[in-house]
Amino acid sequence: MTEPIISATDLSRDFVVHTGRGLRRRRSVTRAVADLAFTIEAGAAVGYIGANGAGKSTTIKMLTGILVPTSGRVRTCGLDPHRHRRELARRIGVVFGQRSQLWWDLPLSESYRALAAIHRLGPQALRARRDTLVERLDLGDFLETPVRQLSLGQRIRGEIAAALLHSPDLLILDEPTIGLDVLSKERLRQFLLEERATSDTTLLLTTHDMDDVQRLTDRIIVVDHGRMAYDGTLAGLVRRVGADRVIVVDLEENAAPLDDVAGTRLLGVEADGLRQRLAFTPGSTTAAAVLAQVSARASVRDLTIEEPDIEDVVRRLYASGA
Ligand SMILES: Nc1ncnc2c1ncn2[C@@H]1O[C@H](COP(=O)(O)OP(=O)(O)OP(=O)(O)O)[C@@H](O)[C@H]1O
Repeated sequence: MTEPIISATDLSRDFVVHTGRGLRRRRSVTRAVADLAFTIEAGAAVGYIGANGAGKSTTIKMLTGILVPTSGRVRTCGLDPHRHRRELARRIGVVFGQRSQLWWDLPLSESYRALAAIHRLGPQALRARRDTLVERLDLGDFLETPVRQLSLGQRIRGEIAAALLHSPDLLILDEPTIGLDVLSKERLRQFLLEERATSDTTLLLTTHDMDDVQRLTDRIIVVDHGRMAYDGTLAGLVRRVGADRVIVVDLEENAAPLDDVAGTRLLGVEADGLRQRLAFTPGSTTAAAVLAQVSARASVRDLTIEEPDIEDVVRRLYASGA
């Protein structure tokens, strides 16, 4: 069996915080990550989810060798991340949505040349890989513009190309779509899906965006106060916490409130009954069954399904004390 790309055993990290001065000086210890154990196999796409302060960034910093664990063990690409940071850097790509890894005053083209030297890519290998990424991420128009002049969306695409230039085995994205508009988010997701399909890169992603989770991952790990709260599929989690999906139906003609559709709760009626919103819990009924019942009462012109948002799902999981 091949070794997992990531394996964590009893992984913990404490931070010591000092407050006050002199005699009032106090020392307290925050356990940011507590006894985490998981493995991620090559080729997987995993969402690493949790509320603010749950311990996601701390975990990623340990996986990439930026931080040393207080106790426990972590291996990334078969290496001890802190001891073999340089070697690991050649095997992984990391993007922090809110922090740039590019040279601020240089254009992307020069950053890529510098990164190629760091990763010891020859000129031909650099050109081939760079050209592919420039084309697929549509970087051509601003390749020679200093990074500080780029829009957020342009910069993030530039960062992703930088992280993938050396064709890493593992791509770690920390909130990659944060602050992007809907169109830019979608383009980025499309690119990441294509990248995975063509290169088999393992993906680990932290996000607060349900669409990222749904589109890009096939497994999620949820942490709560540094501890593992869930490891499985998103659908399994939604079923477990009973988060509602919402069906919005647009009807051909005004209809009485649809308050007797089995397995649903009527959330609201708009436009004199032309638009109605019904919530249902996946597992107790299906969208198809709801639609069949609605269609028996009124003719449906259009239908959309709103998924529960990830914050809500995580809140429910925390509240259930899992
Ligand atoms: N350098 C540090 N010194 C002291 N405490 C820290 C440090 N870094 C993180 N923490 C604490 O550790 C806990 C976990 O923080 P972490 O940044 O890993 O959470 P997160 O899940 O990434 O949150 P967010 O979604 O807000 O980025 C928090 O209580 C945080 O305050």
